[in-house]
Amino acid sequence: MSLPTYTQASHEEICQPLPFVTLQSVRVTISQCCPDQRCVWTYFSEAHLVVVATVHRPQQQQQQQQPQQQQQKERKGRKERMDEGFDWIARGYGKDNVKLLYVRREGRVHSIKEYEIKTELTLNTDKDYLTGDNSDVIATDSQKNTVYILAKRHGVVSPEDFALLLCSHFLIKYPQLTKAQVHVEEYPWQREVMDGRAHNHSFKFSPEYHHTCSVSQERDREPLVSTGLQGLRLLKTTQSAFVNFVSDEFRSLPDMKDRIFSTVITAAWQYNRSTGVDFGKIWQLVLKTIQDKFAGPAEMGIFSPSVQNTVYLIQKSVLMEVPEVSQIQVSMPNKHYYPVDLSKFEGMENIENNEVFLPVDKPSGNITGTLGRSHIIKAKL
Ligand SMILES: O=c1[nH]c(=O)c2[nH]c(=O)[nH]c2[nH]1
Repeated sequence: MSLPTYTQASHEEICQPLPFVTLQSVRVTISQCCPDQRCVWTYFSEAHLVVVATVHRPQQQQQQQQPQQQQQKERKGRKERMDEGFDWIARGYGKDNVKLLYVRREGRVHSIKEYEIKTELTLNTDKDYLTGDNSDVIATDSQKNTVYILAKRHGVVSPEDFALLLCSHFLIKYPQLTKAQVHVEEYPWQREVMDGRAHNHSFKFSPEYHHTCSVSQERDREPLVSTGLQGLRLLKTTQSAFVNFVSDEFRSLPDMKDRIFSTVITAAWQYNRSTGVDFGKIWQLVLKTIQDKFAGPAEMGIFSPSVQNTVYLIQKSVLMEVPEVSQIQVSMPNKHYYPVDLSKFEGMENIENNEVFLPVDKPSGNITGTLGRSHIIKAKL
């Protein structure tokens, strides 16, 4: 089978003789590859596979010898450093804030994705740091160029799919890498609606909240994908209380049976796999869960006895509804709105005030938690 490098083709067209390559698990190693073992596949989308490299076996054998020599050098270098009294805790280098707008044009209907991307690579050598030998360094400028070239070649579907594509590309193309990490911040563009109709090519910036994602992949390991939702500011005027907390000489806050509840939510969750996951759909589901557990039904809302309880209800619901999520962190600063004390003003001594509030930006409470699945946590103990 003769395959060009960097070809986009359908599963049926190229991998017909490989029954084990399914669209659910298409990240295959060289040994699992086509019968002549010449190509490496990576996941692109539900409908497509992408050849990210064409590898000939002799090259592969050469590459296997290289790491052994390299490892010996590494060990020697490490021993020298240890003798000097220090060692690396972490190292890596890459490009920050790589800005990308991708326009998908399907006839007259266009879609956009705007991202700010950070790449970080870790080499199996530290000779660049120690001696200034750059021979294994993939310049941060080349990392930036890779973002644009892969976007053009393979398109951009979601932050997670694009970050996974970049990580696997870096690891397959450069054998000197031990780890690739990609972080993506999505700009929140929404399609314009004109007279009730979705516009073909006009968008409005909706900065209420945004999507983030990080993929970290070590050589010969599954990529670790985590996704985030940031900046969702919410406020409700009732159905929130905070009572029966510790009462001692440090307490000045009264019991509040009916208070304003406002927060700026950050959520971050990790996936237990990286293929066959509809990342966009899950992101929308987490957003809806947060809104449901904070606001509740339109007429009556949902009662919150504390921010802590609301954090937990959101996390529990996501873990129950999305089996692909292994753990979720939610942070909810408590943006305080205190009733202004009007009783000191003449004639207002006995007037109840549940209308005029002082928004207090700082300090704010900070309530956070990470909830995981107990069988995984137990297994790690
Ligand atoms: O929901 C709350 N949890 C707290 O722990 C706390 N502490 C506080 O002063 N107000 C609140 N509200």
